[in-house]
Amino acid sequence: MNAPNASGQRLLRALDAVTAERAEDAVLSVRDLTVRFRLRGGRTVAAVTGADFDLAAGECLALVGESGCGKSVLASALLGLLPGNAETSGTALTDGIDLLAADEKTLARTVRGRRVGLVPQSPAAHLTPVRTVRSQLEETVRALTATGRRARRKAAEDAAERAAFPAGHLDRYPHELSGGLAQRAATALALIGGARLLLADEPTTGLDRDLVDRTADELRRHADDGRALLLITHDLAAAERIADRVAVMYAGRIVEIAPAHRFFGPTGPRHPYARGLLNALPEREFTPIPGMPPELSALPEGCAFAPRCPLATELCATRPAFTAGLACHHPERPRA
Ligand SMILES: Nc1ncnc2c1ncn2[C@@H]1O[C@H](COP(=O)(O)OP(=O)(O)OP(=O)(O)O)[C@@H](O)[C@H]1O
Repeated sequence: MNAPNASGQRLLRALDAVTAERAEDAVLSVRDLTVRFRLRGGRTVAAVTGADFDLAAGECLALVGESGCGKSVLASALLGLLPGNAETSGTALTDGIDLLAADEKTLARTVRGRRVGLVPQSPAAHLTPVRTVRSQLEETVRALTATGRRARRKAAEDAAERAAFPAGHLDRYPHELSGGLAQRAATALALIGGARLLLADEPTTGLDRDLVDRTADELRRHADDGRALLLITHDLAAAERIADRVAVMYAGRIVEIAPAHRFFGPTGPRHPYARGLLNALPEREFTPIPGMPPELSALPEGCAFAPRCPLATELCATRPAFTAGLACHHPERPRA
């Protein structure tokens, strides 16, 4: 890519200033987050590479991308829940704690549930099948706060109410709940500790469209209440409904971060992969991106999207830096 001219450099400096301002009031500030899995035989899976983003209170950032691009691994890294063969580097700061460097005791006592709440991918699997919703909520209250029995009961009921879980269903077992109510029960568990950061990992998977919309709207409400929400999803319609910004991941890297109104609006995203994702939607052009993503254990030196990219040139044999929200040598011009 040509070096930016003077006005381009001014724009980049202005964007850097905005980023710095964001970093200061960020609930989560991620820099150069990298996760490698070591496999037998010395192979390495580059699951996440160099992720950089900030997330402010009241903001929803949707992390989107095809299956296997590293979204869930990124979320697991933030919760300290990676398996033993994972190696992480970089920083992920929330409330002065580096989630990547914190030991298990700190994560268990001060992070999970208290600073970071997880809305899981599969609420039915997340809930204990042999206990009622009320008893699971009360147990979580007990684990997070040293309150007496009555206060526990009240805190559990308050969390259920915040998650729009009906009080009349609190004494039910998970198998007696619909998919939507199981999702709300799991969200109530995530809200109990008053965490400022919510990670929602594919919270709408397996739900019908109505329920997707309702679940997404409820998550948005928690952001509007002042929480920072990282929504991990392959569901672009859910992202369009509630996100303020969209981060697109490809082969373990964030390739574009854009305001949602620009991403989904007439201007559109600038990275050819992000455009391809949108154009693949049935309600748009319904044209799939040709080819397949690369193996994360055998990534090319240059841009990982180049073999599938209609705009690729020899320049793309060199990896594009992530600058001003974009990693591409040939970003598409905004549509007029
Ligand atoms: N323990 C592990 N050892 C080796 N590779 C792993 C391990 N866990 C995950 N991976 C690999 O890391 C990559 C990223 O996986 P991840 O689950 O984050 O993708 P994703 O974008 O969340 O996909 P999906 O939308 O299907 O959930 C995949 O190639 C996966 O096979």
